[in-house]
Amino acid sequence: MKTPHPPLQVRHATHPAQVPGFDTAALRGSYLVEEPFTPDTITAVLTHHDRIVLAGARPASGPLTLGTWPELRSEYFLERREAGIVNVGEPGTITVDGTKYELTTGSCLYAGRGTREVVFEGEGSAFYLFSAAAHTAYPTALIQPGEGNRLELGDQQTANRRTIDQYIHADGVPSCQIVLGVTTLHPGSTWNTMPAHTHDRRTECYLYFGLPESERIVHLLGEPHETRHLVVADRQAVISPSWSIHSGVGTSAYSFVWAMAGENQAFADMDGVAVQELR
Ligand SMILES: O=C(O)C(=O)C[C@H](O)C(=O)CO
Ligand SMILES: [Zn+2]
Repeated sequence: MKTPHPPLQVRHATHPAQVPGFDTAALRGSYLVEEPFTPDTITAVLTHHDRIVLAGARPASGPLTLGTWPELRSEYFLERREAGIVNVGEPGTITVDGTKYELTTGSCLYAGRGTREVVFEGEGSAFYLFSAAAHTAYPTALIQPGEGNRLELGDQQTANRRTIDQYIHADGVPSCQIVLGVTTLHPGSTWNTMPAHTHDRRTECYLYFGLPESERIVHLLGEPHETRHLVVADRQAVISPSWSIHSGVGTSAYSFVWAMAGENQAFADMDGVAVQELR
């Protein structure tokens, strides 16, 4: 390891039949990443659902270099992986193999397989990294809010008016597995991804941000006929296995990074669930 980051937290894959027996602590321990950001270090969680790694880098008092972890058996983190990185803090920079990129809040950098050095800088910045295994190298790409494919969804009448920016996807920044973007709720809207859906071909993770410190999001997970909830604070992440819905309602508006990896990259490949079918 090049930089002494804390140990990798390993989360084993779970079966949907386990969910009804989970109490609050077990649900949170399995699916919630409570502290992805710690000043002056890089924390990382490996879920065995599609071998995704979620990491947070907060270079509060100086540059932070991405290291690797012994469990990955790699010389450097992106030796056999790719990553989508979104700045959920104040503007900052990422230097990728000697080239510096400026990331405003909500912008995204793709770093492909074979990228050796990734350095994070910016006192108030907070970089969220979503990584998956990669079979080939795609070029580094920077994408700013509004530059990707933009979808306007929902309605103020149902409190779910939101803007979806698709960054890394089949018709945007190319990748091996990752599909990633940012959704922003309009003021007064609080529901995301309702009606809910699953996609048995991909695991999806959400990192909520832009939520006031005093507010919370009630995030729904589990199979559609057996749902549970997590109460989530700003800058916390949720892992949703392929069999799980992933939808939430906030006590205020917010944004979130949604990111997926798995069998395909078809954003529209969703198995929708009508509101009346949820249990
Ligand atoms: O607000 C939404 O709806 C979303 O952002 C949905 C996610 O993009 C998603 O679940 C993609 O599969
Ligand atoms: Zn989804």
